[in-house]
Amino acid sequence: MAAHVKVVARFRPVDTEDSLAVLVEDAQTVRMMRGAADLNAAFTFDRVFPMHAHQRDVFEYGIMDTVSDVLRGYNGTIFAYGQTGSGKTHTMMGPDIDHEELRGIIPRITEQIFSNILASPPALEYTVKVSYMEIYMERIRDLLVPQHDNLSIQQDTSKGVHVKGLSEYYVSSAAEVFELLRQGSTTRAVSATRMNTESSRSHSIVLFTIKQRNIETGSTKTGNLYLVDLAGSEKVGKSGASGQTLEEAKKINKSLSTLGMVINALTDGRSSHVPYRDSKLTRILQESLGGNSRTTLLVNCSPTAYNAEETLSTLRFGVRAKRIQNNAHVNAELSPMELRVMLQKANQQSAHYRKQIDTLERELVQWRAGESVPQSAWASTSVHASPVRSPTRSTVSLAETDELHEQLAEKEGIEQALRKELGTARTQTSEANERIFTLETEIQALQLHSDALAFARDEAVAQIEIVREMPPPAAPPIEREKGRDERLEDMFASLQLEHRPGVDTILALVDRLSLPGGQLSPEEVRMLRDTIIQEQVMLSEQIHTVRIHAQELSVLRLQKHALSERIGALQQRYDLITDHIGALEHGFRLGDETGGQLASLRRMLEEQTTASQLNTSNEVLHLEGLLTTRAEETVDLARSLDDLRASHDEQKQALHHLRLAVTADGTEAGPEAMQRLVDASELMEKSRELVTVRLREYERLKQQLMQGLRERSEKIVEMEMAMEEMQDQYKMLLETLNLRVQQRKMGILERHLEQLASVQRRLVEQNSALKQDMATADKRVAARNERIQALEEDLYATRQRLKVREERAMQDTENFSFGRIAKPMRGAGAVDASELKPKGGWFFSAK
Ligand SMILES: Nc1ncnc2c1ncn2[C@@H]1O[C@H](COP(=O)(O)OP(=O)(O)OP(=O)(O)O)[C@@H](O)[C@H]1O
Repeated sequence: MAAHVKVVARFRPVDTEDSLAVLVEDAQTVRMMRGAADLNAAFTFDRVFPMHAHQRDVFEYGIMDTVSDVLRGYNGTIFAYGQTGSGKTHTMMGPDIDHEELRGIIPRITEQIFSNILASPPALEYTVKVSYMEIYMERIRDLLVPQHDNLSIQQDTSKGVHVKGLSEYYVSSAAEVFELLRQGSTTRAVSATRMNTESSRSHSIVLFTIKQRNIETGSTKTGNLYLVDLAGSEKVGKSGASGQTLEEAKKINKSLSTLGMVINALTDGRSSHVPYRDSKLTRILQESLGGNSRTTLLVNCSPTAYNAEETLSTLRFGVRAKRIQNNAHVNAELSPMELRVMLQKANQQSAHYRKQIDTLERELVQWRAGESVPQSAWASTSVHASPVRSPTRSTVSLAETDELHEQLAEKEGIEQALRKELGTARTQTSEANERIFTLETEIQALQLHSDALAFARDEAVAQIEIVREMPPPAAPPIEREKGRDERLEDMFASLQLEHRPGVDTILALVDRLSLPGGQLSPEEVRMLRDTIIQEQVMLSEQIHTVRIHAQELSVLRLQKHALSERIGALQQRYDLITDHIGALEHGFRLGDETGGQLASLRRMLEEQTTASQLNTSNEVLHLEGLLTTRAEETVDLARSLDDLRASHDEQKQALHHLRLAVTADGTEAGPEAMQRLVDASELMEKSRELVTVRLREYERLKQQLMQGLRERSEKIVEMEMAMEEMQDQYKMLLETLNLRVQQRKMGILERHLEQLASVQRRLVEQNSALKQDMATADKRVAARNERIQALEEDLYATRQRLKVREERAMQDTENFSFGRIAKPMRGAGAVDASELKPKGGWFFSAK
């Protein structure tokens, strides 16, 4: 319901009307007549009360409707504005509450509230609360609990703008209200000034909070009524204030000037910002000025010319305030059914909140203790609650509902603070856990690298040891050739025949016998005989040698067989090496270059092996042929030896005949002797020829045998050297392979070392970053701990203050025999309000 602020002007009476500066032209118009610059200025208000207007008239016109509205659930505000001594307190409170005519608005309002309640339908149940405060030097003081001398203003969804901690007293009669007002009036700050020794220099505010509940429908309505007696609005110089009182006046003027600025902002149509927050007064009256309230402004003025300027200012203030448009509406609450449903929800949510708060507190204790709570065990921070504040019973009273509202609001505040703090702790811990996890992962990777490098290092050391323990490399080819020649020389030296002089001697002697008249002396015959014996011995030796050669042939066959087996073993080993190279190629994933080298090495090995196999096969074939040839030659040699042996026998027989023909002394020379000699000579001739033939044949065979032996020896030596060379090549190949593998491993080791160094650098950098983060986290934790400690100290201090306040409240309760317990009142129907008038006039008599 949109409505302008109702403005009522009232002029206080004066002793003499000679110096009046204003003229009340009619019930709504007043004109300045003298004493001010703006003469003849007319001001129109909703109502203008002249000097001798009655208190009842002022109340009935300007106030009564507002009280009715508040009882119907609207907010209402009535405030008196004017210079000191202009009659604000007279109008608001009145000089005598017992006096039917003199009592002011507040007593009349009080009586009307209760009379209206009693006259209301019985289905309506009311509770009335009263608060009383003053704003002095921009400090809010609870006049009913004087210890509450610096209260703060807060705003929330349930109570709107309100003074936190302001005491509220449940009242059920006008007398109780008057008793509270009297209690508050004793604590008001009063400072004497030249203009009015009883002037109040503070803003006093009486607050009625009236709640109406229809017990049949369950609907509730709440109306707040602010009754404000402002401090004097006169100029500082005129009030005569100085020193400390000057500061007071400035602060008083600050609230009033802010009030003027608020009204200007609300009425000039240009301002986008209304400075409600610039003073405590305007902050409290925020809803009264341009908000949800039905507001009446009483401008109190002095009609004298002496106060003309202040009067003119006051009237202008009233004119501006009149343009303020409020938008009042009934503060209705939910029906019982809705409330019941919400109460059940609230109960469930309350239980849930309690449980969740306990969980959060337990988790917070763990976080504070530096412990880590796994994310799966985190308490849920989701909020599903709606602001419902009601008790559990279906027939709940308004007072109980209010208390539950407050409890839930307080719990919500605690829970929100806990949630916020817990969220911060969780975030910080999650960040720290992520950093720790990252570092642990890198440390594990580094550990794996380190293990791999340690393994490679051990393997390299083992390879080095193997290489170190290897036999020295084979002799160079020149030395091998030299050894080959020496071995051949030795072999020929061992096979050198030394019977050549003997044969030559025999041949020479036989040649002499074959000459005509050739004869041999006994010495020559003896030498021939000895030579033949030596030759026989040598023949025996040659036969033995042939046998030895036969044995050697057997040995050669065995060697051939062993060589074949060795070739097979080498082939197997080559296959193993090939497989090993393949595994290395696969394991190390060699590059093209290394793969090419290994392929080349493999080809070389294969070629060498193939050539060696071919040579060996050829050699075996050649040896087999040689063996056959040698066997044949051996047979021929044996045959020659048999012939030689037969020739030798013949020679022996001829020598015997010759020995018979030649006597020892040379005297036997008869025909018979000569015939034997001729026979012997013939026999010798034949023997000589046979020996010559055999010797030549023997020589040929011997030459062939020597040649064969030489060739065989050469082959054997070459085979041995080939074998050794193959062994050397095999060793070199192994060395080469080991060297390749070692080089490959060294390369891998170097790469691993580079990676390790890189990772170590990163680790060092991350370690330093982690240290910085840890330092920052420590600072945060320290700051958080300090904050927690401060909060705990604040909580402790708050509890102590609460305890003190409760004690004081208990004292105050003891002082007031009422106020802390809701006293629901019900209407009695059409009751004559006149019957409910208070009987006593104690208020102002006590003052
Ligand atoms: N309408 C009136 N009829 C009779 N006396 C009045 C009227 N208005 C004011 N007075 C008297 O004038 C004197 C000053 O009035 P009052 O204390 O109400 O002024 P005030 O504006 O409240 O001053 P302050 O700002 O200091 O509180 C009082 O003695 C009061 O009785």
